[in-house]
Amino acid sequence: MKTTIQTWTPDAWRSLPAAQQPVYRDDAAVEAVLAELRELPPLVVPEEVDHLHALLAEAAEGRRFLLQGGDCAEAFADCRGSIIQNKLRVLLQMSVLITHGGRTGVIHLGRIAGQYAKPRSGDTERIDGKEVPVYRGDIINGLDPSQREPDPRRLLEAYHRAAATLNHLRALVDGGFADLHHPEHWDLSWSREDAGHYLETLDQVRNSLAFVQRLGGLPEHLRTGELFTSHEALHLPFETAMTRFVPESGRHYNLGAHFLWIGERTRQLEGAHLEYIRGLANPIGLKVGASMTPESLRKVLAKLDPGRRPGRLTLITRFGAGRAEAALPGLIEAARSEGHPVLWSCDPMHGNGRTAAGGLKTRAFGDILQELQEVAALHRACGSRMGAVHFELTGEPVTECTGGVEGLDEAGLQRAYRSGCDPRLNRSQSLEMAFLIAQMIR
Ligand SMILES: O=C[C@H](O)[C@H](O)COP(=O)(O)O
Ligand SMILES: C=C(OP(=O)(O)O)C(=O)O
Ligand SMILES: [Mn+2]
Repeated sequence: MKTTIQTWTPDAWRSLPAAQQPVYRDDAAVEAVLAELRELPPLVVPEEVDHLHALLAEAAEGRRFLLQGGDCAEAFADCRGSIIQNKLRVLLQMSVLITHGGRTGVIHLGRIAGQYAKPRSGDTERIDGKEVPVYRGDIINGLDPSQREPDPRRLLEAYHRAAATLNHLRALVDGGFADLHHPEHWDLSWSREDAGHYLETLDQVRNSLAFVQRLGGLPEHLRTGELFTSHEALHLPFETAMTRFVPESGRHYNLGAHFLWIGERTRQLEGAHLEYIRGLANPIGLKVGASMTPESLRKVLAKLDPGRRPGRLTLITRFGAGRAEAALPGLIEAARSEGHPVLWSCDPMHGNGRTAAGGLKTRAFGDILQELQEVAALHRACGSRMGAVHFELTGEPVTECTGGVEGLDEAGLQRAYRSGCDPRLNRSQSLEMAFLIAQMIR
């Protein structure tokens, strides 16, 4: 069944094939939970969503830069003050570095307060000689092999953990946590020889932050307060329950987050996910991998951005190092010739996965950097702009990606590998990456 934007309803997707959905044993239990979710207060309000939309429009027009980042799979157990603070801090520090070096205002968009559902390559995996269902994110099942049965009670838990996370983020931002000039906030374990260049820049950043603080506060474009939330709109019954009609605008908003995106594995043109997201008033994102052709991108753009509105759609490319050149120029040309003012983002994580000798999933800092550099250069060559980046990262000192000034190698991955899904940049790798991005986009 085809619906037009006039006939779109939050449930219209139900008649279409939906990839990557959990199968629950007890449908009545799922229904009861969804009914409860529909009555709970929204996590964000339409005014904030519209404000983000306006900022993203400025980014699409080349006047701001979008920094999106957070866990691959947010864990319920990580809904803790220190972990949330560290994640916010690293995002804001990256933002300060990008603002300082790249001379551009930065929009902060966390993969946070709801990034709980994961698409997977397979349905099962082998653990200790036994085949078990894969982990699909805390909103569906548990990482422990004994908890792999999808449990509808997790949908409510996800709502409450997202609410608690967002509540803490809001308090941190309102309470002046964004005051980043204190030296202890910038303490890194890098040694001077390894990282003289970065440490010098850090000193400069610290000094200029302290200077403007003395003059009476940061100018608007440098203000580090605002943080928006985002997650992958994967679990469609949950997302539908968080979708609310807003009479003032006559539109439907997903008020579980400010920004939602559709992943590489669920972006089928006639599939349920695109049907669901196309009707939302939120700014939205779409992951775009090497299998996307200019022809299919045209059709996707017609569906997701019929109004050709700046800020509406962020295309998040994720090709892998060495693979953007074959794919990206044709996609840029397709969007341009159809008149869609998309914001181009680079996710240099998801095309660069590899398995380390010990079996852990990892990504190399050098590959991540290479893809960013290639994508930035290709945009420049095509008269376009990489106006955003998308990272899987954490503020914790994890050992999940190799490389960076600390020189983490594959043998060191075991030391503090915590991710339940994909490997994240740790704090020092994230800050180093931000330095390099600032140079790249200056
Ligand atoms: O986060 C992205 C995907 O869920 C992840 O890359 C899939 O990983 P898998 O190939 O191990 O299923
Ligand atoms: C699943 C993800 O990415 P992609 O859809 O690009 O594979 C993700 O961002 O975690
Ligand atoms: Mn991931």
